Amino acid sequence: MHIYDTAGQEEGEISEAHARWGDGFLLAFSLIDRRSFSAISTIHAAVAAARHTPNFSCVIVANKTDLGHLAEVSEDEATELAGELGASLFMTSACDGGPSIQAAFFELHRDVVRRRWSRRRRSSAKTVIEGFYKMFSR
Ligand SMILES: Nc1nc2c(ncn2[C@@H]2O[C@H](COP(=O)(O)OP(=O)(O)OP(=O)(O)O)[C@@H](O)[C@H]2O)c(=O)[nH]1
Repeated sequence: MHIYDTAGQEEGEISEAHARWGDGFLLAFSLIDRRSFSAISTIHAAVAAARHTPNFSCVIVANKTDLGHLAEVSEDEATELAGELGASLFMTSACDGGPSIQAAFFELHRDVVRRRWSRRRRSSAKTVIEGFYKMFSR
């Protein structure tokens, strides 16, 4: 597995090449930074535009749950956004030893694999149907 971190890029900025290259997207924001929350929709839209579909493997990570007293974004808002984007939401903190972050990566990987198998099944079913069609149309 290759993980590409878009570290240091302007919020909301993602290159088209990266958007096409990825099989799955873990979109993370900080619960204590509303701007990072707003950037999630922008990034999701940019990936959807580059891939010509809003239907791609994606999980939303709401990080810094340990800093609740500084929160600028509520869990309800995060849940609503994840629902709108059709993605699972993970409330995480890098300070808790990382089980919630691990769970986000596992879920993303599971979804990537599930989609890959479902594409393969569709394509082999299509091949069988085309085979039958050729046999009986001779
Ligand atoms: N309290 C707390 N601090 C965190 C948490 N996650 C990251 N940090 C801190 O937040 C700061 C920024 O973390 P980074 O991992 O550099 O964030 P980033 O989004 O990758 O930043 P860029 O490299 O600019 O894209 C660092 O000081 C981290 O230690 C968290 O869950 N809780």
